Amino acid sequence: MEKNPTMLLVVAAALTNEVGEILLQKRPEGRQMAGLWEFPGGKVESGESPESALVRELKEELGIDVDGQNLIPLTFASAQNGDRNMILLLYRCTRWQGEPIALESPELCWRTAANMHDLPMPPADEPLVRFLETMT
Ligand SMILES: Nc1nc2c([nH]c(=O)n2[C@@H]2O[C@H](COP(=O)(O)OP(=O)(O)OP(=O)(O)O)[C@@H](O)[C@H]2O)c(=O)[nH]1
Repeated sequence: MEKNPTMLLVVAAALTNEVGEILLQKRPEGRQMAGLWEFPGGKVESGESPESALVRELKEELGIDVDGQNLIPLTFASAQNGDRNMILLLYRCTRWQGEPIALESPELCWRTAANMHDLPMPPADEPLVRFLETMT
């Protein structure tokens, strides 16, 4: 990242249950893109691998324990985020320990990809949802 300080790396998870629904969380008030529904995750911090960042974010946001080996790379999005170029890496995860709880978000919901279109989501997520739809 040092060679390109304008690049923002974000990781997110498509946590998928037994019936193929994916967990989304609402962004809290007072934050950028408040009220939009997103895949749990966040920014990769300095010195972190993408997978360890996502394991950390899932613990912080949902209280679940995920083994990095159970994060399967799915697809990515490339979009402008403020004045930075964002790359968002999306992983599939079907195995975790604990029940997801909204620790940092006002609300969680489970949706199939086909049923995400009626939820307001960040623009960067649109191609991710379309990709997920092709997998169901
Ligand atoms: N987690 C997540 N972030 C997304 C998605 N789509 C998308 O554009 N983003 C953007 O990616 C960035 C993620 O940063 P964040 O604010 O959630 O990161 P963070 O948890 O590390 O928070 P912090 O910066 O307050 O420490 C935000 O600008 C967010 O709007 C998504 O589906 N999931």
